[in-house]
Amino acid sequence: MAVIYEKVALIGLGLIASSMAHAMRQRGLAGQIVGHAKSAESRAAALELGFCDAVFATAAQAVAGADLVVLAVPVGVMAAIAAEIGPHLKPGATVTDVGSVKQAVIDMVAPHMPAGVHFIPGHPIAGTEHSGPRSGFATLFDNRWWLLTPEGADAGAVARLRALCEGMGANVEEMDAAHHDLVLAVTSHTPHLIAYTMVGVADDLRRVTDSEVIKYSAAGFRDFTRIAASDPTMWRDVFLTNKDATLEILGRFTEELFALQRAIRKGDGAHLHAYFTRTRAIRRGIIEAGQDTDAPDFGRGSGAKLGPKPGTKQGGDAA
Ligand SMILES: NC(=O)c1ccc[n+]([C@@H]2O[C@H](COP(=O)([O-])OP(=O)(O)OC[C@H]3O[C@@H](n4cnc5c(N)ncnc54)[C@H](O)[C@@H]3O)[C@@H](O)[C@H]2O)c1
Ligand SMILES: O=C(O)C(=O)C[C@]1(C(=O)O)C=C[C@@H](O)C=C1
Repeated sequence: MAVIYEKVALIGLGLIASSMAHAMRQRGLAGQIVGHAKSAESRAAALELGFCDAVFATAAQAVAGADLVVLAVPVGVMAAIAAEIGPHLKPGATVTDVGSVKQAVIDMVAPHMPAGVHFIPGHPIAGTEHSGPRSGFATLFDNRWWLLTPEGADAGAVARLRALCEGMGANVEEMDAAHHDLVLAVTSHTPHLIAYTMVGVADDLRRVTDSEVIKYSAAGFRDFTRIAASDPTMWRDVFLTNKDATLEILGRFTEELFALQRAIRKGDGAHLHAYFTRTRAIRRGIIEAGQDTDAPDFGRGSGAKLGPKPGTKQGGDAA
């Protein structure tokens, strides 16, 4: 493939940034890739693994002369990074981010973007429970969605960023930020909170049953533990910045849960059966539509979730 951006600067060198770098390298999409991470260990890992050509101790140094800047840090750090890099951005450069929440990132970053710089927020709907520079792999974005919330950005700059995301294997969709945050509250944020809660409940119980909960856990609960192993900083920031949408979905979830609880208490089998029939049809609809994200060719099969992906390094979790 042809080079889309001559110089790309990655701010944050964790799972998403390192995966982008591997994908861009493998598919020849970037001329030069430079990076910045807070920790010297992460910067050293990026050089050792070869996914960055150069690393810098400050974000301001890293963005100098870059045609594309990718903010790949926890959402809560975006404002400080944007304030730091704003004065150092090349005129005409594109700045994007990969944050899991969009409206809060726009509010934090946009005020710091100088005129002539194209800010195009984005979010790859792809990830794992691992973090850090050693956790990335080139196929992370294959056949996954990459949502952009350009809202009035220059059409040419958006087309170029779209080409990069597609070059990395993703399917690109544009939507507005508020809609994004509501959809992701349903499909990603609230499910993570539920997984965290369920694992917490089991952990409390484990003390009573002396490790039986883990010993006899089946696939469903193991998937919960995988999700609940995700980075605490990232998820703290997601819930603090997508507060309204998450609380809205959590409220609806609680109402449904109470209805099911009541049906169990009253022995209302018809209610339970009708409910489970409806949810089963939804799952089958997802599979028929070819959107089963458990499918192995999406790079995160259910077996692979429990251990390292074949051919990938999973040593991660450094800052
Ligand atoms: N992990 C996922 O599944 C996933 C999926 C899609 C999007 N995202 C989003 O992508 C972003 C990055 O997530 P990740 O999974 O790559 O995280 P990660 O923990 O693997 O990497 C985060 C990186 O940010 C750096 N960092 C943290 N604070 C910093 C600071 N103050 N200054 C400079 N660097 C700093 C860390 O050193 C690390 O290199 C987050 O905003 C997250 O919401 C994550
Ligand atoms: O597979 C996982 O580990 C994920 O949870 C990835 C996941 C998701 O919820 O789908 C998590 C957060 C993101 O912002 C995007 C993707």
